[in-house]
Amino acid sequence: MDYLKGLNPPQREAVEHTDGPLMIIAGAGSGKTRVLTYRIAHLIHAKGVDPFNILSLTFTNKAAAEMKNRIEKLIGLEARNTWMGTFHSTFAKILRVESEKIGYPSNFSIYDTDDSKSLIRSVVKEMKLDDKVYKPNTVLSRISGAKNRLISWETYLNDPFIKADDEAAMKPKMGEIYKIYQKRLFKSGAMDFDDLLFNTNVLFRDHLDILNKYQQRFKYVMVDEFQDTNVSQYLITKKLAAVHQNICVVGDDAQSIYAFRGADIQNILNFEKDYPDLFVVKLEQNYRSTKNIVQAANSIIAKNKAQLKKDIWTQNHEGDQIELIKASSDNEEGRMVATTIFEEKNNKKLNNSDFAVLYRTNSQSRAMEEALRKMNITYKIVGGLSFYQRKEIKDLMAYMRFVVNRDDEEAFKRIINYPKRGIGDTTVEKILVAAYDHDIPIWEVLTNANNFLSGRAANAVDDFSTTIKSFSIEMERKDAFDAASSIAKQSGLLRELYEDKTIEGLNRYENVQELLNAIKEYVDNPENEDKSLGAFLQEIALLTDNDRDKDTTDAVTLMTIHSSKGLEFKQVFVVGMEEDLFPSQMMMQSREDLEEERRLFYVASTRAMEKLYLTYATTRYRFGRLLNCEPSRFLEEVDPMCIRVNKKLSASMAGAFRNESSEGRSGFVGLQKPNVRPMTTAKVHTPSPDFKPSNTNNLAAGMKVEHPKFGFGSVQKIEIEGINRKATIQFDNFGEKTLLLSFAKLRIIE
Ligand SMILES: Nc1ncnc2c1ncn2[C@@H]1O[C@H](COP(=O)(O)OP(=O)(O)OP(=O)(O)O)[C@@H](O)[C@H]1O
Ligand SMILES: [Mg+2]
Repeated sequence: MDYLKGLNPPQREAVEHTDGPLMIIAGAGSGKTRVLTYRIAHLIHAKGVDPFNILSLTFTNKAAAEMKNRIEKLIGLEARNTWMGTFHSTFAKILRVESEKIGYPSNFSIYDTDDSKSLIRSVVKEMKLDDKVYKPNTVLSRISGAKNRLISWETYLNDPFIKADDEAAMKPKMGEIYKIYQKRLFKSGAMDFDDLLFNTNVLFRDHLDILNKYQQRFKYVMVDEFQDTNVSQYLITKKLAAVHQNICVVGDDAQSIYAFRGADIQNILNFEKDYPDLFVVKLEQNYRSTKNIVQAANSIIAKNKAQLKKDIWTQNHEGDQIELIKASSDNEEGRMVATTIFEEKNNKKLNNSDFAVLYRTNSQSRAMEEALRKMNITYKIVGGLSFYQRKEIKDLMAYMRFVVNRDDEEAFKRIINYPKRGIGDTTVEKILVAAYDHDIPIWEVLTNANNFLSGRAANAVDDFSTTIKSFSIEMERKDAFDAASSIAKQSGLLRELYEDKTIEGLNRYENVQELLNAIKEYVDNPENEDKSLGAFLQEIALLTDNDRDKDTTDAVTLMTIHSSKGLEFKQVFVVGMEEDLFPSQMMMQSREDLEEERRLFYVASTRAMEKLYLTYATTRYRFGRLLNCEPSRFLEEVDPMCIRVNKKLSASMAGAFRNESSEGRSGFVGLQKPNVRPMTTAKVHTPSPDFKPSNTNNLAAGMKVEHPKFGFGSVQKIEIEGINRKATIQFDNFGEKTLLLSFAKLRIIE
C-alpha cells in the first residue's frame, strides 16, 4: 500500500482507524483534508468497502470536486462512485427520492435566494405590512436562522422568547410571515436552501425506515471543515451515524468563521459527549507553509482566549519573511500588488494561478481588479461577481447611463421601477410599445406620458422623468462625483440599500459607496482633464470591456477570506490591513466578534505556502471622502521576528506614482473614529489623554515608554537598525513584547 507512505504517523493512524467515531482536530495546513482523502482511498482499496457506502461532506462544491480528483489519482476510477458533495447538494439528492414521504412532489423546485425574497415580498404585501419594516432580506435571514436551528414556524409562533425578541425589534409579525411563507412554499412544491437541511431532519425524524435505509447505505460518514457546521447539519450526521458510529469529522476550531450564519463551534465540544468511544487525533505538523508563515500564524491565533491548545510546527524551510507593504491609497495598494505579482512571476517563473489576493469585504476587489487589468494580468473572482457585474453597481451605473443618454433602453428598463415607484410591468410594456409604434425615443414617450398612459401610471412616469431631468441639469453643472452622489441619493437607491441591515445588504451598500469612491478618485486625479460623468462612464466601459475572451485557466484568484477556506496558494496577499476594515468595524460589538475576526486573519495567513504579504493603505476613500487609515491592530500582533517592511516597493512606488500620492488632494478630512470600541483584553490600557506617539529614532534601552494598548513599560533592547528596527519592551501589565518600531506607536516618557 504505497499511498500510506505519503502520511506521517498520526495521519496514518487516522487513516487506518476506519471503524468507530474519530475526530481530527488540527491546525491549518496539517493535512486534515489529505487524511480524509486517503482515508476514503484506504476504505475502498484496503478494506474493500463499496464506494457507494461512503459519504463525505465538504464545505464547497469545489472542495468536493478536488477531493474526488485526488482520490482518483490514488486508486483510479472506482473513486467516482463515492458520495461526495456539500450538505445541500447531497441531501437535495436524497430528498429528490424521498420527498413524497413528507408531502412534497419528487420534482420539487429549489428556490434560490432571489426566489425566496420575491416570495417574501408578496407575502408581506398580501399581509398589508410595511415592506420598509419587513424587508425581504431581513425576514429571510431571520427565517433562515430559525431553520438552521431547526425551529419550525409552529415552534417559532409559540416560543415566548422569540416573540419577545421580535417585539423588541418592532417586528411582531415575523412568525406569521414565516408561517405563510412556509405554506406558500409547500403549496408551490418548493423548498428554499435551508429547507433542504430542515426537511432532511424532518424526514429522518418521522420516517425511521428511511433513516434506516440511509444508515445502511452510508456505512462511513466523513465531514470536512466540521467547525463550521450548524445545528441542522450536525444532527443529520449524528442520525446517519447513530447505528454504526463510523463517523469521522475533521476541523480546526481556530478556523471557525461562520458563527454569524449559525455555525456552532460547540459542535466540536459536543462531539466528545455524543460519542464516548471517540478516538481523537491531533495533527500538529504543517506541510503547507514555510517556518516564517507558520510562526506568524501561531502568533496571531495565540491572542485568542477561546481555543483548543495546539502547537503547530513545520519542517519546511525558513522561507522569506512576511512582507509588509504600505501604500498611500487603495489604488496604490492595488498597483503595488499587481506590480509585485508581475515581478515575482518573472523572477520565480510562477503562474498567475500561484497567486491569491484576499480581502475582508467584497467592495475591496474594485481597486485590485483595476490595477490587475491595467497590467494585463488575468484574474478571476471566486465565489462572487466581478465588481462591475454586481447588481447594485449595475443599477447605479444604469441611472448614470440613462442620465447621460436618455435613449438607453436597457438602462431604462433597469431603473424605471427601481427603487419601487409604482410603475408596473404593464406600464413599462406600454412605454416600450409606444416608442416602437411611433418610432420615437423612449424619452419622448416619458416626457409626454399623458398621451400614452392614463391616470396614476402617467403621474408616476411624469415624476420619474422630472427626476431624471433634474439629474441632467446637475450633471451639466457638477463634476462626476457630485452628480453621481446626488443620483445615488435622490433616486432613493442609497436609502434602499442603507435600510437593509443584513450582511448582504451591508455588502451592497459598501459596494455602492465604493463606486462613489472610485468616481471621487477619478475626479481628484489631475491626469483626468474631463471630469464629467460621461467621461467617467466611458473610462469604465473601456476598462470592463477587456473581460471578453479572457482565458481564465491561468488566473490570479481574488476572493474574500471567507471563500478561501481550505485552499492554498504559493503567494498570498492579504490586503486592506487597516483598523475598521480588518478587523471590520461592522463586526465589532464584542470580544467574541473580535476573536472571530482574528480567526479570519488566521485563515487568511495560513493559505500561503511560500510567501505572505500584508498590505495596507494610509488613506482610503470612504463615503466619498479621503480618510486617514490606521494600520490594523492585527499587524502588531504578528510576531515581529517573521515580518519585514518592503522598503524597495515603498520607495520606488512612491516615486513612480508621485502624481497620485495623497499630497495635494483636496477634501482631506481626519479619521472618523467608530463609536463602538471592542475590548481587546479585559484589562486594556487606556492611553493618557495627551498620548501622542513620539519619534522613536533615538529610542534606546532603559527608556520608559507608553503604548496605547499595553500601557507603561521599559525598553530592554533594540535590535536591527533601519526599517526593521525592533524594540523589546517589558510592560508592567502585559509582560515582554517585541515590537516593530516602524509601526508601533510609543510615547517616550523619559
Ligand atoms: N504527510 C504529508 N506529506 C506531504 N505533504 C503533505 C502531508 N500532509 C499534508 N500535506 C500537504 O500539505 C498541504 C496541506 O494539507 P491539507 O490541505 O490537507 O491541510 P488541511 O489541514 O486540510 O488545511 P486547512 O486547515 O487549511 O483546510 C497540502 O498540499 C497537502 O498535500
Ligand atoms: Mg482542509
